[in-house]
Amino acid sequence: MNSFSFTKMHGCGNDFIVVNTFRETVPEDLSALAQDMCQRRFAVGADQFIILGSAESADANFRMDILNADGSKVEMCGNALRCAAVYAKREGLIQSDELKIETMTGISFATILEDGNVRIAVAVPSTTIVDVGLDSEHPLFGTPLSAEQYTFPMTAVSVGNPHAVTYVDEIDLLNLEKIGPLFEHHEVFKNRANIEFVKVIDDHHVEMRVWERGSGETLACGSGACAVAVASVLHGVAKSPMKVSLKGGDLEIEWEGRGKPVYMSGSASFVFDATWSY
Ligand SMILES: N[C@H](CCC[C@H](N)C(=O)O)C(=O)O
Repeated sequence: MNSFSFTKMHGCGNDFIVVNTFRETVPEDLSALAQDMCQRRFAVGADQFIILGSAESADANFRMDILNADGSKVEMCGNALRCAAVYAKREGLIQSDELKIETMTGISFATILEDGNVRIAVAVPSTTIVDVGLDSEHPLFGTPLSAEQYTFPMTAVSVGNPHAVTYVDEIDLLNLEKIGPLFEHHEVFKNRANIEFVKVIDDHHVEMRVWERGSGETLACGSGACAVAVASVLHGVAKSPMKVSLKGGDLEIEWEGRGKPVYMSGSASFVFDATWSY
């Protein structure tokens, strides 16, 4: 029998299985492994499966690869970036509180703050057709999108991975199990999309629920919170710095506007260390 050690972590209740391949050897079929281990109740249970290993770029401290619970690959993950930073510090992969993490989308700068929270320069956001992966002649910018009996004005934002943001008066009563998949798989999104439902609280505070591509409704999505903040600034419904309240906690997002990176600050928590045998 083979086995490897892993660590369970979460950022605002968005939970991860973290594997350190500097030390551990994992089976080759990562997609199957992610699906097995992420299953709720039958296995460890997690929203995403995170693999840390050597970076391709000499500039980065290490690389982070991400898979959703359904085994699909993810370009980037905001909450996991924060977790990877504190994990790397605990494991001695880095000595400093400033680090650079490589993902499929490039290098993200992270700073471990004095209170243990982590601030990340997530990405320079984009709303273009190409970056968001739209099968459309026009960007989605408050554009009504319909699926079955539902119509929502959607704004598509990429922060490395694709998001679609919509504003609603009431988020608590939305049936995301029904609505989420319809828009995640909407034909306009060539690579599917994460879908965010947002209620504006005041100028510097919004509340959101997220239906994540490949993972379903999660308690938080860092890249989603960044996409929401960007859409909210662009639509003029809220301003930076912005508190984004998610089911599992709050994130603080800063964005100065087009061409600038979006910054996210929030917590990163250890849950347990364990061994997976197969
Ligand atoms: N939870 C993650 C994002 C995972 C996004 C994933 N579901 C996708 O397919 O893009 C976050 O904190 O940013």
